[in-house]
Amino acid sequence: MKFASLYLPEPPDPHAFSADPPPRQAGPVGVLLVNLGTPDTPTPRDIRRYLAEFLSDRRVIEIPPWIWQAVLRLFILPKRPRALAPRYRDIWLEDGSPLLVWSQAQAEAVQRELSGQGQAVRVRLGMRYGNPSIAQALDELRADGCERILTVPMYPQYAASTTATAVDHVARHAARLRNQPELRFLKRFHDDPGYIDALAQRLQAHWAAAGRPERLLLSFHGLPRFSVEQGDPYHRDCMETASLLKRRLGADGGLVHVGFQSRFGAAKWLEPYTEPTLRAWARQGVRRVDVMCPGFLADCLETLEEISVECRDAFLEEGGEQLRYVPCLNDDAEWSAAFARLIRKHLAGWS
Ligand SMILES: C=CC1=C(C)c2cc3[nH]c(cc4nc(cc5[nH]c(cc1n2)c(C)c5CCC(=O)O)C(CCC(=O)O)=C4C)c(C)c3C=C
Ligand SMILES: [Fe+2]
Ligand SMILES: [Fe+2]
Repeated sequence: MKFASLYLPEPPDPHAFSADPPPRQAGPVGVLLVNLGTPDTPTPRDIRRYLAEFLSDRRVIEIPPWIWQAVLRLFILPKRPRALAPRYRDIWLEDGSPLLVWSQAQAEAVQRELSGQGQAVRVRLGMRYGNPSIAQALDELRADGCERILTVPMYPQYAASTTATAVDHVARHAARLRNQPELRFLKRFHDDPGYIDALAQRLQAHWAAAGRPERLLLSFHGLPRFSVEQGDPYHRDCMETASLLKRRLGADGGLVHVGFQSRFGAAKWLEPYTEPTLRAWARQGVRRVDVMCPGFLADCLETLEEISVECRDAFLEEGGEQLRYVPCLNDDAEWSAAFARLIRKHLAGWS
C-alpha cells in the first residue's frame, strides 16, 4: 500500500531485477535419522495413542482398513495398552523409553563424528510414530538452513513396514512445502562392513569376558510371510547379515542360528520363530545360549522384554541353564564411527 509506505520502510520488491544478486550461502547438509517411535510415557493412555497411530499405518497392517479399524478399536486398543504398560515400565530408563534414549544417543554421536570434517552437517532424530516427529525434525533442519537432507531409516534390513513407511512420511511432509529441500534416502545397510564389524566386535568382547555359548541365536523382528512372498527383500537382507556376521566371526556350522520374533496376529510369519526355537533347543539338551538382535540398532521393548525376559523364562522353563542377551549397538563407539562413515559416503557430492 502506497499510503503505508509514507510511514514504513518500503519492503524489497520481489520482482526487481539486480544484475548481481547477493551470493547465496550454502547451508549445512541435513541428516534425518528415523526410527520407529515409542510411547511418551509407560502409561496405558500414551501406549494406546502410540499403538493407534502405529497399527493404523497401512504399510504395517495390510488388511483393508474398514475391517482392520474395527478389530483395532474393538479388540486391540481396549486391552493391549493395559497389558503392555507394566512391561514398558520395567524397561523404562531415567530419560525415557530405551528406544528413544539410544536413538537420540546415536544421533548425537553421529553429529559429533560428522562435525569438524569440513562440510557442515546437522543431524536430527525423527520418529515415524510419536515424538519427536519426523515433521518436527524436518522443520528444525530447514530452519537451520538445510536445503539438502539425507534421510536414514535406522533399520539395517529393508522392510516396507519400516523403511518404506519412513520414506513415504518424509515425502508426504515435503509434498506440503513450497520450497522443498533436495532429498536423498538411504535404503539399507545390512551388509555394510562397519555395521558387521561392530556387531562382531561386540560379540567377541562379550565372549572374551564371559566365554562362548553352545549356540548363538540371531533374532530378527518378524514379518508376515506374505510380505516376503510379494517381494519384500527383508528376509534375504536378514540372512545376508547373518551369513556375513558368521563369516566375520569365523564361526563353525553349529554356532550361529537365525530366528524371527514378535509374531502378531493369526497369519504365518517368517520362521523359525525365536521362542519356540529356544524351547526346542532346551528340550534337546542345549544348556547355554546367547541371543543377539542385529536388526535393532537400539534396545527396546522387543529386546529388553521379549528376549531378555520372556524368551529367557521360556528357555529356562524347558531345562536350559543360561540365556545371555547381548545388547544392541546403542552407544557403542565403534558403531557410532561406522554409522558416521556410512552416512558420509551417502552425502558424497553434497559439499
Ligand atoms: C503388526 C505388525 C507389525 C509389523 C509388520 C512389525 C514390523 C517391524 N517392527 C520393527 C521394530 C519394532 N517393533 C516394535 C514394537 C512393535 N511392533 C509391533 C507390530 C509390528 N511390527 C507392535 C504391535 C509393537 C508394540 C509392542 C507390542 O504391542 O507388541 C518395536 C519396539 C517399540 C518400543 O517402544 O520399544 C520396534 C523397534 C521392525 C524392525 C519391523 C520389521 C522388520
Ligand atoms: Fe514391530
Ligand atoms: Fe514383540
